[in-house]
Amino acid sequence: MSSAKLGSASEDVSRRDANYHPTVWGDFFLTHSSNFLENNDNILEKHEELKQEVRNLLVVETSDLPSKIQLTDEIIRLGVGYHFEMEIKAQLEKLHDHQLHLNFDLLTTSVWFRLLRGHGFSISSDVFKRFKNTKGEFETEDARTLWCLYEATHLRVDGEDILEEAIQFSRKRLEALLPKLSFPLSECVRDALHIPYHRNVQRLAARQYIPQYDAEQTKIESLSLFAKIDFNMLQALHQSELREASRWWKEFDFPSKLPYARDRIAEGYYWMMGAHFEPKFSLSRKFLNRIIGITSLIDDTYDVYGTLEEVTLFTEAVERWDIEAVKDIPKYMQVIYIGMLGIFEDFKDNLINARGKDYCIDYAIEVFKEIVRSYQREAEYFHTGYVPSYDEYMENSIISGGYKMFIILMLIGRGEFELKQTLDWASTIPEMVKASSLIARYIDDLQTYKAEEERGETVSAVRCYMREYDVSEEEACKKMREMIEIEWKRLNKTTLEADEVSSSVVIPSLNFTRVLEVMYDKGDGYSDSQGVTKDRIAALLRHAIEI
Ligand SMILES: CC(C)=CCC/C(C)=C/CC/C(C)=C/COP(=O)(O)OP(=O)(O)O
Repeated sequence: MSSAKLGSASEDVSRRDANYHPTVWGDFFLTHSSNFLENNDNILEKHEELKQEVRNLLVVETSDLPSKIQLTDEIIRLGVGYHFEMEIKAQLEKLHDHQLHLNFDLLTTSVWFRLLRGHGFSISSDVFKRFKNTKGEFETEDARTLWCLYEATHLRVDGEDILEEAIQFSRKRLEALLPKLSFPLSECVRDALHIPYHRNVQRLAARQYIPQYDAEQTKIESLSLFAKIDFNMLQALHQSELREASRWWKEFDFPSKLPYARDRIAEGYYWMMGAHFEPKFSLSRKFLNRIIGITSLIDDTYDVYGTLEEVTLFTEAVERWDIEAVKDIPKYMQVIYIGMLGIFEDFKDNLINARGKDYCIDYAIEVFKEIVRSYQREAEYFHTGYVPSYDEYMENSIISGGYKMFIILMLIGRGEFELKQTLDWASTIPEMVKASSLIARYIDDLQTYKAEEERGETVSAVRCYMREYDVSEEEACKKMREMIEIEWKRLNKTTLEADEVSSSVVIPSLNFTRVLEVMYDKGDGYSDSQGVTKDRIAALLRHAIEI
């Protein structure tokens, strides 16, 4: 505990301090801009020419289906699939013939299965049955085949025992083979064992795969070059978005006005770019980047700095949603309140009304109010010493985890759907949204409960589970990890069963879950962004790929 003094916050109150490190980026993204386009003459023409070449390769009729499957997968993994959405869909429809696989080997079957399931086509895992020997076991020593099989298993749903066996088998064999492999396969396998493709953030997966593909003897030159150029062009757009967000952050001067809070505008941008990277979602990313920034400030105010009286005043002001309410909250919080109202005003004018979907703003505001209520509840647990049951804790923390809110805001931001029904459906926290929210909460709590305990909090999924089921800390953590796997299978199942109303929720639910997997893979990479998070942000947003 420290006795920090801030603005007109009561000076004799003992306050906590999470000791978050300052931004690792300083003003870097305020000014940084790529000169890729300026330094490469005729690059736009080259990009267009290569795009056409890749499109031709993709659509050309061939009887060599394994090569076509491989090519389609490579285009997607290299991060350029968004240019060919229609063509890829048409290819996958042709490939969605249940008898087709009978002549494929295990490698092609695995890629085919992952591609189709990954795009919502129904394919039975029975297609793997014929690769078992008479003893009922898988047998292959080919590392590339094992890698593809391992990647495919991550699309499994509950009850698919054959894929449970396949994952154990392929992981064990790959771990044993890894030291003997050479680049690039060694890196593909290492990356997959760390974070499988299905659970990885697409931009990051593309950034990892581009140099690996480039080193393959079988690469298609034009595809490899197209992927590199496209990555750098997209990076320039992402940098300009982050520059704009950094200016907004700086203008409000949040870091010096709220020194107790995490100064993480670049990390927030990385989070939102991980969820949707395509140029057409630029406005949505800008909006969501500001939302994550302000949410993070509010979370730290409730979790760390504010007194119960102060945060209660803030919650009441959020319920009123009126600039007049700013006089009724402590001075140091006013910048957050003003920033928050401003984001929604901007969003309403530029994104919602411009599309003629005025009704969306009410959903956006309601879901934001809901997360603040859940933060209030957590502050009450802490300040009153109340210990909720496991179920009560989870009910609230599904909301405080933020994924219901971000999924709904991303749906609005993407603006692709016509149906008000989709927002109503997502608002009820259906299984798809719940699975994503639960994975987020389990992963977050597993990585942060110890740090939170050091600043006096005793309520987390791990502790509530231990208390409720009278198990050790180790057992509770093991249980959380098992539940993450269960919820991934549920997420896969619900996304496969998506219908007209729920299909637009698939990408937000999957992609946000993927960001969590990556952001928290080696600890809390958001709060402590000095290590691998910094490297990943640099790879995606700072360094261009060499052509
Ligand atoms: C589950 C999860 C991390 C969701 C992230 C989406 C979200 C609301 C991001 C805003 C920044 C933030 C509060 C990160 C988590 O911090 P924290 O670990 O202090 O969050 P907590 O107070 O909810 O545990």
